[in-house]
Amino acid sequence: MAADTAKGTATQLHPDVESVVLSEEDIRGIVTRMGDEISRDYAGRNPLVVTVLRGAFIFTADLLRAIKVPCEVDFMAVSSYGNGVKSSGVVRIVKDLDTKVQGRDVIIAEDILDSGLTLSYLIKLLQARQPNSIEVAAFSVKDIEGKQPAVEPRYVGCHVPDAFVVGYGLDFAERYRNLPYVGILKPEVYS
Ligand SMILES: O=P(O)(O)OC[C@H]1O[C@H](OP(=O)(O)OP(=O)(O)O)[C@H](O)[C@@H]1O
Ligand code: HPA
Repeated sequence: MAADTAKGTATQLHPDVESVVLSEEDIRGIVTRMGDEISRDYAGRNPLVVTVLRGAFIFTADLLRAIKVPCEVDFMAVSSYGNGVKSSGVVRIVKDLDTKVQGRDVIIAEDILDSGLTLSYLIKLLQARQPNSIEVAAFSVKDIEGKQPAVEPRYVGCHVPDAFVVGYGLDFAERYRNLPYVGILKPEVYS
């Protein structure tokens, strides 16, 4: 089955993927819109885009090219999921920023907001470094019934269903990050 037939270039669906949530074309539209919103809001400000590795690296690479105002980027690596599909409940900093955050307009770029644990932790951590402002650009937010997200991102790309999704940077056990679309992983792959 094809994951994306836009422009007639069909991408083969990975056999471990149950269904496609966002095609390559959907993703392009989402990131362009987010870039436009950020460009409008940050005109004349030179924001520092903080990427949360590893998952957000592909989203950030696209987002930066969609931002039309001067901006900088730095990388932080944190981990909360270990190798599984459930948050460990503990966020670990694996790599800190090299850039000083004090006085900067920070935009945290995240691939997915699920439990919100990672973003809540990061916002607190970066807030303590006294930025001028701090906002979140989340490519995707997982809709969990009966649960309000712990963090309200200023920029939201899309909402994804309450299932384990992979692709466009999102992994399971470090696999599937390279899929150009976002899809739901077949439960038998991780159970
Ligand atoms: O809202 P939460 O429940 O905290 O989940 C979101 C976080 O989980 C994933 O990271 P992970 O810890 O798997 O590391 P990775 O980015 O290296 O894949 C994802 O990339 C987000 O950073
Ligand atoms: O659904 C997900 N997929 C991949 N990584 C994740 N981290 C939190 N939720 C997810």
